[in-house]
Amino acid sequence: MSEKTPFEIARETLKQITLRKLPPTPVNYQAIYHAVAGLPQVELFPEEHLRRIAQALPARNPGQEKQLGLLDYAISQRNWLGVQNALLGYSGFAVPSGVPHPAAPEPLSADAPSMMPQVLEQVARLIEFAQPAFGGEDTRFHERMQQTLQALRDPETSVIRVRSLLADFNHRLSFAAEEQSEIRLALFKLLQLIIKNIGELSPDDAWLQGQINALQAAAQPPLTLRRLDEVEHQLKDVIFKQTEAKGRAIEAQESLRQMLAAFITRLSQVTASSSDYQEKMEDSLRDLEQAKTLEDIGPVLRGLIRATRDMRLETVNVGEELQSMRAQVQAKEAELRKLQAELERLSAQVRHDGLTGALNRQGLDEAFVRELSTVRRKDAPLCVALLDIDNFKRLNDARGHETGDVALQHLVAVAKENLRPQDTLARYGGEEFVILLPETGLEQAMEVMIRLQRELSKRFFLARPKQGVKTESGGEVASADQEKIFITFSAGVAQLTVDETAEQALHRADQAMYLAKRAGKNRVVAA
Ligand SMILES: Nc1nc2c(ncn2[C@@H]2O[C@H](COP(=O)(O)OP(=O)(O)OP(=O)(O)O)[C@@H](O)[C@H]2O)c(=O)[nH]1
Repeated sequence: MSEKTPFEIARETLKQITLRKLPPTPVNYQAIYHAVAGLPQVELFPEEHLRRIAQALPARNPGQEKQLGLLDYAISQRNWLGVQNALLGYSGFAVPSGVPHPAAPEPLSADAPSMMPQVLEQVARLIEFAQPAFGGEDTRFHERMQQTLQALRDPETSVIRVRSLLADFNHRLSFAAEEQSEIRLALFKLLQLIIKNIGELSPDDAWLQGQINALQAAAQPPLTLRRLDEVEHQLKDVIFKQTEAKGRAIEAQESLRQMLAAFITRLSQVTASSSDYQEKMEDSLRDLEQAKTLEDIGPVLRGLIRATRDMRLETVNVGEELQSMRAQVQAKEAELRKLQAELERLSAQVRHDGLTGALNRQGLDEAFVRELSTVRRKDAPLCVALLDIDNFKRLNDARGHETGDVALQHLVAVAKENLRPQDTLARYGGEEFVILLPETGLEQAMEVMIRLQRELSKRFFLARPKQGVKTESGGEVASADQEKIFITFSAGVAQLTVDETAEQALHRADQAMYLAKRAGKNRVVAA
């Protein structure tokens, strides 16, 4: 195993991809990553298996011959969609180009019945091989895939049924494949962006952190186009602004450095001239001691007076110069402080809350705009829920702030497990969270929130009581000094009306949440 850190492995991987001029596809990224990390290679595209299948297929007519050629080419290109199309074309089903449709397939050739079971088995195996390439997010697609596999392997299934299932599956597959290729494209763009900017990232942790956090958030499954798009958008923004601000900071630092260098030179000049002066004084003293007449003293005195005047002039000049330098240094320092503050502000633009990993306020604003425009375009409902943890202050006081933080993370973890990938979870304030539920009516949204409450009432986390404080929670004792903590929340849910703004809906949800608190907490109220 490599002793490199994950960050070093990722950086080396990106470097290798660039050096070897490989297309930065997920397949290449994974292969290089595994090689750099010293991990065993995982085969993403079962080329060998597919080749064996292709070789086993007979070419009984020119059409099949052509399709087998296409299949061969698609395998060499590692192109799933090409493989699917060639195979379906081969088995006698029309392969639509562009937008697919379950068109009526051409009749099977006369010898179809005899070769049907083998071909169907090959198709079934191909579908199975292809399965991992389509991820597990689309449950309906997977259900349909299982149904098709079952039918392909059932000798009782009629040809008509197989045809119709395959045509339907083909239709769905083309969408799934298209989505996968879009995901890959988005990943590719994201990688490009990182590669381009990685050299410019500051080693300063605060800068780097925001970007790495966003990437980590994006790398969490399920990988959706929406999430990737979000991260790409934000990273571009932050990187652009940081690079700009950083450029200015470097300039300011450079001029500060130059001024300090000039200052030191000047200081050594002063030291040198004062030691010259010192030497002249000593020489004059020696000459004075040896002087025997007034004539001998005259030149010594004149030399002394000249040296003293030069020294005074030098001191005045240096004093003035140093004063102006000090003013310049102070101005530069102020500029640097301003730039630093700006950089910190820009780092904070990453749209995830550092403690819980949920979206932060800014992330929520952007998600709201996006969801609103999507549901309005689709004429679908959108619900917003605002939830607030009950008695959070008491928990903080009894267990300490750190336990309060763990409670916030616990809530987010449970919520994420229970919400759909298309739902948005954001930390709205201290212990307040907002959930956006697209394509969900009020009744359903209420059910989602109540289900989340039930789930929380079953799940606990462990905490120690704060020393010297008698705890108020009714938790059970789990070990000598740890207790099980359960949290509850009160929530308000509002469904957006046709002409309502996000703020107005949030306000209604907030008022409903307030009513839930007033009515005794641990409940959900519809706005
Ligand atoms: N641990 C922790 N506490 C926080 C954080 N943000 C805010 N808080 C605390 O959350 C508490 C909120 O208290 P209140 O607004 O009185 O709400 P509450 O105690 O939950 O009361 P109810 O809402 O009426 O149930 C305050 O004590 C804040 O200091 C955080 O990030 N971590």
